[in-house]
Amino acid sequence: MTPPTTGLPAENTTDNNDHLVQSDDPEHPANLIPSLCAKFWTLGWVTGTGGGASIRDDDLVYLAPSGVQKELMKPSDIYVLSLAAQAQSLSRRQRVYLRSPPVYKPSQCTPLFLAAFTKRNAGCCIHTHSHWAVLVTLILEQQGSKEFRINNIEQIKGFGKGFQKSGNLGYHDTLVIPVIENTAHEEDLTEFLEEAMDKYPDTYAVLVRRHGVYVWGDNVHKAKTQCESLDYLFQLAVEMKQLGLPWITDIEPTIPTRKD
Ligand SMILES: CSC[C@@H](O)[C@@H](O)C(=O)COP(=O)(O)O
Ligand SMILES: [Zn+2]
Repeated sequence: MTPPTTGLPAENTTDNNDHLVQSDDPEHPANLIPSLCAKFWTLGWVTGTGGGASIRDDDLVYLAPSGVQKELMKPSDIYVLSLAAQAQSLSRRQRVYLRSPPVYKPSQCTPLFLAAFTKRNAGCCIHTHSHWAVLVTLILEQQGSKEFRINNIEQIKGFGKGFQKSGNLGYHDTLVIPVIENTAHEEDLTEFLEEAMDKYPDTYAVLVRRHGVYVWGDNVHKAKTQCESLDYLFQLAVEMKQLGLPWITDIEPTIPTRKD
């Protein structure tokens, strides 16, 4: 089968840079994307080829192929793209891959992952099709709302305060996650994801109605733990809704008094 076009000049295409995805280090992005996706599959986050994850290491972005069982990927299936080369590309839709696997197309989520890397300097971006994320968008749709808001739940402390801010949200802070409408083609979500990032500069996630969620972080650890915290909160929110409990409460911060 003919390899997909790399977008590089002909003289550069002879070397497929396979060394970029070959490492004995389990923390190498080409090893980590398959191992993370295998874990995410057990959570129902990347089932039936949907969802995925991408990692940025400085200028290099590691990406999965499209339409593959994400839990069965191998390091040799991974694409590698240079952000600097991509920035110089004349067309935003034409991607410049340093390394391509021989038989696949790159993930349709690629431009959305790139938005997290270029607009937020993220080190990792995760896309899930979690039931809980989708259910939250359905509940919000009934309410005519384009924001998920929750406060006074301990797990909110699992989120950073925002882009270029240090520290995490507090128990009494309100976590706000914007919702964008789904589009027929994943790539077409990009402009709406970018708009949401501009409107909510401190968010680390964007929900996609009837589809799932994109979550990013400064590094793999932060993206993974924020995605886990969010999924926990989405599940909790759905169950709170079933019990008729509100997501926002006005519990005031209390200063504990010491009894000596
Ligand atoms: C079950 S198909 C889902 C895709 O259309 C898309 O939403 C997705 O999340 C994965 O796209 P992919 O191109 O396979 O990485
Ligand atoms: Zn998707």
